[in-house]
Amino acid sequence: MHHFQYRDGRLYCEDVPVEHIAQEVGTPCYIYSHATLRHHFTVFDQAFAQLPHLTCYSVKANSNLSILRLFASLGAGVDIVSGGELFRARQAGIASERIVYSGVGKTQEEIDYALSEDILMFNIESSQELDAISQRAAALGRRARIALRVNPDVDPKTHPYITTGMEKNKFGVTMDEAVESYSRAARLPSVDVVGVDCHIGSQLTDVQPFVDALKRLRTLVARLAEIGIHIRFLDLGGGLGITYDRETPPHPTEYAQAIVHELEGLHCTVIFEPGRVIVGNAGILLTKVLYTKKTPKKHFVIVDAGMNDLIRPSLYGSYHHIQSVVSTDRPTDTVDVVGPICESGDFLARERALPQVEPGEYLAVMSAGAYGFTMASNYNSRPKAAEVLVRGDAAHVIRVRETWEDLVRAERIPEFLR
Ligand SMILES: Cc1ncc(COP(=O)(O)O)c(C=O)c1O
Ligand SMILES: N[C@@H](CCCC[NH3+])C(=O)O
Repeated sequence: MHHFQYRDGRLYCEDVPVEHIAQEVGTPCYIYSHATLRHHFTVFDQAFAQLPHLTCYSVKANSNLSILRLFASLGAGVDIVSGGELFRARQAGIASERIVYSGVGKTQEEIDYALSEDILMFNIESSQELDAISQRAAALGRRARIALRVNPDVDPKTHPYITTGMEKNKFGVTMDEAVESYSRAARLPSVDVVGVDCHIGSQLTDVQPFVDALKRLRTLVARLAEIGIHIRFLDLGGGLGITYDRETPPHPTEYAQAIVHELEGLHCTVIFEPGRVIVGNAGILLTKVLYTKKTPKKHFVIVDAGMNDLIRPSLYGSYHHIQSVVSTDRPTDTVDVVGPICESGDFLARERALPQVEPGEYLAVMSAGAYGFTMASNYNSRPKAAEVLVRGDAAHVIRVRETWEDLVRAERIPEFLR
């Protein structure tokens, strides 16, 4: 669903021209559509209505509290990977019994915090982590509900940095190790074995790897039943892709159709951990052109958003469509859209055909709602962008852009340097 559209030659988010937001809060600035967020969550969740399931939105994709609050109001659970994400989820009103906790490096403090919140399930990624969680649960007089995250060794055919379910990846325990680890877990007094979990990668554009992973998980669930371990939750992780450019990822209903008969006869609640598919196309990054310059080899458009605001192009070579906020029939140039950061890898687009732009004009970097702001940093001591949530004709500022003074205060710069 498109809530970012041109009307009378201006790009709108719902009923607000995005240029107005830029003028109000400055740039760079992330803009999210409330209607798109709601729609995407609902469509995903409804796609699995025929199954007992729980949609645990993956907080790492976008952890903005207002967005988490919206998902909480829609009955979402969440997938978290740190104490910080647990805090944000609880602040936003996500019920503890809808929280699953993944990640290979949970610290003792984080484990204690999650135990004290009595979350639904720890997705355990190693044998040593199982011991650590069991010991902390015993020490605190609690019981930890757990799943083992298994690594099904399927190739999700996505960018190598974001595959997670192949043998060479650091995630999960191998299928061979799994049965032994489960029987050990089942004997630990402070642990309740309730689930089997996997997550094979992100930005998948084909359902087959999901189906392959599910088949392997099913075999494991059956083997566990034979040794008296009965699984209540089957967590299939996240990973469904979106269209950034020309990709044609499966719709959630296609994903549902592909897996539903694989789940027949299995008496489990299925957990999904979608991130990108819910928020990715619900947000844009607005940036202002600062300068343009031509060199013998290149034509650069220098904008005020950099890799510290949106790292995906630099880190993965990801494509994000870039368009002017005012529709134009100016001729196009082939340009590199670059930021102010002192790295040659600081670009938002390379060799991109773009209608000519002038300093002071605004560009919209599309599909920036997932892994945009959450991966932003203060690199080069740059302030972080503002975030604005649009609902109908109202643009709510949900995070004011940091100022240089904020950074100075946070750094507590000594007197003599001021
Ligand atoms: C364990 C886990 N669950 C869920 C997700 C969300 O993935 P996506 O945003 O691709 O849906 C990730 C990130 O890839 C993850 O690592
Ligand atoms: N950060 C990645 C996705 C990684 C997902 C985390 N497991 C991206 O922007 O595409």
